[in-house]
Amino acid sequence: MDSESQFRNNALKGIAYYSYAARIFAYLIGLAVVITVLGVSDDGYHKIPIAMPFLFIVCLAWPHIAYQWAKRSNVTTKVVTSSLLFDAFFTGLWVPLMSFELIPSTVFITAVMMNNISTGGLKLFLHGFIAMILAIILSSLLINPSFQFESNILVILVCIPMITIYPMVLATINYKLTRLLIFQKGKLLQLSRNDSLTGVFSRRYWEQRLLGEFNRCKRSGEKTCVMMVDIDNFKNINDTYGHLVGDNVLRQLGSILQGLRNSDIAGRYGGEEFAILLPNSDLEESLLVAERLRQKIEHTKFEKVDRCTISIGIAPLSAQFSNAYKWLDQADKALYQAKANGRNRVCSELSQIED
Ligand SMILES: Nc1nc2c(ncn2[C@@H]2O[C@H](COP(=O)(O)OP(=O)(O)OP(=O)(O)O)[C@@H](O)[C@H]2O)c(=O)[nH]1
Repeated sequence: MDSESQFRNNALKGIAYYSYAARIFAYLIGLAVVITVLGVSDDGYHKIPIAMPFLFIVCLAWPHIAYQWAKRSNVTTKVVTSSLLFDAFFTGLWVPLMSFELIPSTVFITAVMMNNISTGGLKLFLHGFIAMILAIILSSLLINPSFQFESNILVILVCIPMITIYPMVLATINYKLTRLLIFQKGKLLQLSRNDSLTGVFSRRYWEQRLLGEFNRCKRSGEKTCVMMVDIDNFKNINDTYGHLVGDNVLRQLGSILQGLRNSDIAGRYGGEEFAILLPNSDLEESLLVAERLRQKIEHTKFEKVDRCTISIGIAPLSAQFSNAYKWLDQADKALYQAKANGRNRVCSELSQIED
């Protein structure tokens, strides 16, 4: 599953989880309301004997079934929307059973529709509405209901928690979901921006920053440098100690690069190649930063690896570069020079700059 669908699935699982408590609450109050309506009517319970066990089974079991269904399913979207359609259908069944009493029927229908709109917008509202109308027709055909629009005061009292508490429960769920979505969005952004092994920026995101910094510094005239960093003889490390040890070296180097100045922008450019933008730094400062970095890596204890060194190529931004990639290419040439001169060194071949 890609990260976007995982993000979507997690959000839907969140909806299912938070809806669980709300559904239990709504069905228990709903059960109390229907029992009260039938209890205060003259022939309520006797008129439709099969309805009572069915009512109890649905109200007590359905919230748990809906939750387990969503929890175990891989197609959470379908399950969450289907469950809400079942809610609408069950609600439609109760309306004729309550002799179409206006207050409890309106309260039930509004609660279900509120839920449908907050989860699936107008589309789910319409589908839920159709499911409810079908259920009202079906239930009317089965029980041949009487019509009694007014309600006993007891029925109105039992409806009060549904009118007052249920909207608050829904608002709380929406609040929690909004927080969950904000958190997951942040995670998704981090996943798309950062290299999963080393923690520094991914090549794609780093290149966006390169273009941004190139344009910004060209406009403002700010001194900026870009450097390319490459681990020396990394193939040997992999061949001698194995890929996992190699990965560990990359991870450790990544965390060292993340520890540079806050304004520095480090990214993984390729396998064992990193690129760093040093805003607000002229060549002299950048050479110092690079030399400190080179020495730090040379003296760092990497797990199992006796010695690991890096080569660095630096290019300061200059008016000669017509685009960001020519600037980066200059740093790459300097890196090549550092490798050719014996590795474990910093190079900046200003004399070789050409556009
Ligand atoms: N462990 C590990 N190795 C990687 C990864 N990405 C690339 N490599 C390895 O990095 C090595 C790069 O080798 P080369 O391009 O020959 O470079 P080098 O051995 O560092 O030699 P110089 O750059 O010339 O000093 C290859 O063996 C790749 O398989 C990774 O994510 N993990």
